[in-house]
Amino acid sequence: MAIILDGKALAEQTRQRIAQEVTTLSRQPGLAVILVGDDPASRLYVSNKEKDCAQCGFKSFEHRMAADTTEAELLALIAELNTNDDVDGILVQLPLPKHLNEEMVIQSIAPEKDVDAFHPYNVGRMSQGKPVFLPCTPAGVMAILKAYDIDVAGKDCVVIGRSNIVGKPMGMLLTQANGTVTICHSRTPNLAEYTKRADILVAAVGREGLVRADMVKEGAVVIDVAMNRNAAGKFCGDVDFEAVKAVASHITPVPGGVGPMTRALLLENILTAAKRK
Ligand SMILES: NC(=O)C1=CN([C@@H]2O[C@H](COP(=O)(O)OP(=O)(O)OC[C@H]3O[C@@H](n4cnc5c(N)ncnc54)[C@H](OP(=O)(O)O)[C@@H]3O)[C@@H](O)[C@H]2O)C=CC1
Ligand SMILES: Nc1nc(=O)c2c([nH]1)NC[C@@H]1CN(c3ccc(C(=O)N[C@@H](CCC(=O)O)C(=O)O)cc3)C=[N+]21
Ligand SMILES: [Mg+2]
Repeated sequence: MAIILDGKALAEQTRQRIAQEVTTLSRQPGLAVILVGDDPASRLYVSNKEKDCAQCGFKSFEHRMAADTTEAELLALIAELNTNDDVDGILVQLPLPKHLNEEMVIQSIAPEKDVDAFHPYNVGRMSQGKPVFLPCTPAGVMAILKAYDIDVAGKDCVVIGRSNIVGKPMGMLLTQANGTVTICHSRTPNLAEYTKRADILVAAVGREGLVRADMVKEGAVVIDVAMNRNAAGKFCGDVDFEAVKAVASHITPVPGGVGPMTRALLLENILTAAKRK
């Protein structure tokens, strides 16, 4: 049976360490979260982030905007937050309503306050191996691997998914850790051919049941990034957890795996931003 990688416990340890460090600072770090519209999943994520901030001694400023907010209104708020000295980090909850241009909005965030690391400046820095902020979800995965002494160097790593916020930067960080990386996506024929050779398999698609036990090598480390809702309305990942845990050496649960670490890495980035000021 696989070892369950406990992201929830690791995130709690991380928050306690950050809360401790915050007491040594001369001012309170601050996060501004912008939520446009009222998607229930986004609301849940935002309220969790606020609890995390409170535990760490950070200020949090929530900006809720109507679903029909114009791009000009959103950009005006970001411009104000960019120059607001109480705000160290700015997070615009994604996805945005369709009429708003995500790329434009992300580019308008001051790179030194871009704690998601989505701005092209921060993406570029990370790609060159000189990150200012690390992308939260992929860096959260790397933190889990490190905490459990799972060495990436020389390993065959397969990432399923190539989004700008998860799959692509995940591949980059695994490459920088000296893994040999394959990135699969919706146009990959015979996905199982790739997944079966992986020593470290990361699933980041958003499709329940995508990764079955017969697609996983005996003893592989399986990381499930996805957050899907199953028929019962419960969170589940892309991996058939019950079957795959009999094959894998290590596996992340959903919930309780990568999600909490994404939030922990966000807190790390806010602390970094505050200390740089
Ligand atoms: N735990 C956490 O902290 C976080 C979890 N998530 C979750 O992770 C998942 C992925 O998020 P995100 O990257 O934003 O999603 P996107 O929808 O942006 O990307 C999904 C990727 O999966 C690929 N894909 C789709 N179908 C298949 C398939 N059948 N076989 C192989 N690849 C496929 C797509 O390929 P193509 O490029 O060809 O379209 C795409 O690259 C979601 O469930 C999301 O909710 C996201 C962020 C943080
Ligand atoms: N600008 C922006 N940055 C993001 O980082 C971002 C985003 N937009 N949009 C949505 C996705 C998704 N995401 C998650 C964060 C935490 C959990 C998380 O904490 N999950 C818990 C469960 C949550 C609960 O049950 O309360 C778990 O897996 O155990 C999940 C998903 C961040 N995202
Ligand atoms: Mg997306």
